[in-house]
Amino acid sequence: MTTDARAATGAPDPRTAQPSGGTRPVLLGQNQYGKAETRVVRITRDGETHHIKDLNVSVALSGAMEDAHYRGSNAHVLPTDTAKNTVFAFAKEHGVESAEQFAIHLARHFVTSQEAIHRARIRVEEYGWDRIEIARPAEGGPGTDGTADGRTGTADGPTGTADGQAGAAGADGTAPAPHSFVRGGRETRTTQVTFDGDTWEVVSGLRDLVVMNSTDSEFHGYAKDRYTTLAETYDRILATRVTGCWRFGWHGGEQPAPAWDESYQETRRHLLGAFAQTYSLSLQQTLYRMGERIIDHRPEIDEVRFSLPNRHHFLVDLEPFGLGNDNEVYFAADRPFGLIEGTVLRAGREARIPADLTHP
Ligand SMILES: O=c1[nH]c(=O)c2[nH]c(=O)[nH]c2[nH]1
Repeated sequence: MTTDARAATGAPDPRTAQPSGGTRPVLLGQNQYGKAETRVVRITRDGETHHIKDLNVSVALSGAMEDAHYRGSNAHVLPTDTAKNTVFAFAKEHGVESAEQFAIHLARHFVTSQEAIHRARIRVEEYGWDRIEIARPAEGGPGTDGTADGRTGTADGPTGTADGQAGAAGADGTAPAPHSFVRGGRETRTTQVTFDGDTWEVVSGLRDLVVMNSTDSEFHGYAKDRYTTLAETYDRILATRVTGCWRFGWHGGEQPAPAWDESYQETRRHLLGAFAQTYSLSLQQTLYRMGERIIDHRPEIDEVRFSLPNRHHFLVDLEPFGLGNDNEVYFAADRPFGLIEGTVLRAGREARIPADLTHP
């Protein structure tokens, strides 16, 4: 409605109406806004060889937003559309060295360039791509120009970023394709960076890392009541889909930032190592050992939190078919599932990872 039309009807002008907080006991509480899930793919071209970073970036900004909510004044509101554009522009201008570094650039930009924005929280999910292995062309044949330059390397793991150099032949006569990729395992690397103008907090992690031990797992000696029917077991499958977050001790200032990619790969390695090497009496115990191994080996990390669904595998009764089942055939139930969650902390540090962060 135009201003004149509104005046004619006597309707209040929303631009000058008083905030309800002025007359009623109603106040604005915590609020934030931004653009969620900007999908950005950054390709870096090194001749024929391309490198891919595939990110899902969510920006949440907060600060002096009372007028926006009470009065509809947008003077302090940097549009969410601008936040999206900034993600794309920064991918171009700064590249994507690591998920953490990219999030740090963005958080710093919003807090330092907009007076009204006092805090920025950037969440990044990174999807891995592996190079497709292709038959290596015959020596001197078509297609060897430029790419077969003798550099070695492979895509750097399931959530890696296809950063291996293409061109080196495997023993089976294949070589990583220079610019053809297949989505890595279903696991996703995650990070959340928060900056309030002074202090940084970085919580990185992963989700959907599916792991299984086909033995070395027992579960017995548990509390029982009249509804307990579970049979005690001394040999079972232990399988879970790991969602984990770890908080860095780094808060900015003079402290040098951790080497983000190396830290991620090593943390993931320790997590998997602890899962594989723990003789498990419960998933709770395995969770603790995974966190403990990370805290023991990665001094840059102060706190780890896991959410571990227990993917129950039940032995199938094959007796109706006249068959035995010596821990060979299982029914993999998808629901309901036990859900084991917990935080493992460096002594003397505060637990700060919110319980719901492992449930994005
Ligand atoms: O590792 C386990 N922890 C539990 O708490 C639990 N509860 C259950 O029924 N099975 C299991 N397994």
